[in-house]
Amino acid sequence: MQVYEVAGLPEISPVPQVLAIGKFDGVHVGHQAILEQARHYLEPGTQFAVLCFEPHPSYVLTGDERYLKSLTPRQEKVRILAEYGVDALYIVRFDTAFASTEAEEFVKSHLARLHLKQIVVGRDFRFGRGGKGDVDALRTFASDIGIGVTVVDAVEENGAKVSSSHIRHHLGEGRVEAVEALLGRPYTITGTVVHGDARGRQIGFPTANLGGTDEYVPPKSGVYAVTAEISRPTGHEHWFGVLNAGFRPTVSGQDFRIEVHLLGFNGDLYGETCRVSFLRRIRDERKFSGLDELKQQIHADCDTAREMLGLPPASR
Ligand SMILES: Cc1cc2nc3c(=O)[nH]c(=O)nc-3n(C[C@H](O)[C@H](O)[C@H](O)COP(=O)(O)O)c2cc1C
Ligand SMILES: Nc1ncnc2c1ncn2[C@@H]1O[C@H](COP(=O)(O)OP(=O)(O)O)[C@@H](O)[C@H]1O
Repeated sequence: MQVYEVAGLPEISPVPQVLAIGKFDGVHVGHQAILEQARHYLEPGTQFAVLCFEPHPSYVLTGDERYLKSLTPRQEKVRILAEYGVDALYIVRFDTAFASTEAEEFVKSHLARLHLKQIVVGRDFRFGRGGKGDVDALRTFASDIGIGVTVVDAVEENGAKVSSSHIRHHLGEGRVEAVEALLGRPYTITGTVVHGDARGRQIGFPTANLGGTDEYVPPKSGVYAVTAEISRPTGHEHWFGVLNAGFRPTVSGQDFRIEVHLLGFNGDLYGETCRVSFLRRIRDERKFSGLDELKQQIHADCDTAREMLGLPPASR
């Protein structure tokens, strides 16, 4: 997949394209419905393209810092869209200048350069200065330049429209199974294994600390059963694990950390890429009286995780 960062007008595309437009924060089941519709319009010789915006428009327009964090920061979005068979990702720089582009100008000056056969958007898509353009305006302006528009209805789950903000809310409550249902896959965070305080080995539970994860919406503090994919130059490995997300009150931790103990693994992971997928929530994070009590609890967490994941009990 080609990734194009667009500041101002995009490059003229020599290749005809079918384009899905949206924020795609999370690439959730609603976004997936848009991608599936777009796929129907592909013909030999046409490209499958997605156009999204960075930073999150809500951050730029409201200053709400929660939108500095994403369910799918760029690397995650790129990986997932590539898995969907997307050929080209246009990441439009959403700054105050871009936000003042009139709706008609966005279609007739910007989108017109992309050699589009069809545009596919969700029903609530808004665009142009002040969010004035809606799907009807998009249809009108696009038809003026000979482009068809397909509007996809919102996907509902339990009677409610699937939305990124709903998924963010579930994550903040630790409801990772609900998140999985709305994403159509478990919530994943990818990081690089960095050094911690080397206390894990001391208590018999080494934990790989994930660095470079600040752009992700954090899950509620607590302990989770996860799978982990370790990417090494030699290939990928998959492990089950127990993960702690939080401030580690027992050891008076100062910063929010995400750390994972891989069940049955022994070896060096520093500097490796580790992607964790949140499958079940085990419990809240607690302040224990000391490391012995914490160690006992982590033993119990490993047993709980094995049970939740359908693994045989550990042999001790
Ligand atoms: C499964 C698991 C559960 C944990 N639960 C807690 C907890 O409830 N409270 C806490 O203070 N720390 C908890 N921790 C974090 C430990 O305090 C931390 O892993 C330990 O201090 C080692 O840190 P280090 O990697 O910096 O050496 C947990 C860690 C794991 C792996
Ligand atoms: N089963 C395991 N799960 C996670 N990390 C492990 C495991 N076995 C060995 N390690 C290694 O040990 C490191 C964690 O040990 P730990 O004592 O917690 O140190 P740190 O505080 O630097 O994280 C990991 O980064 C990894 O390289």
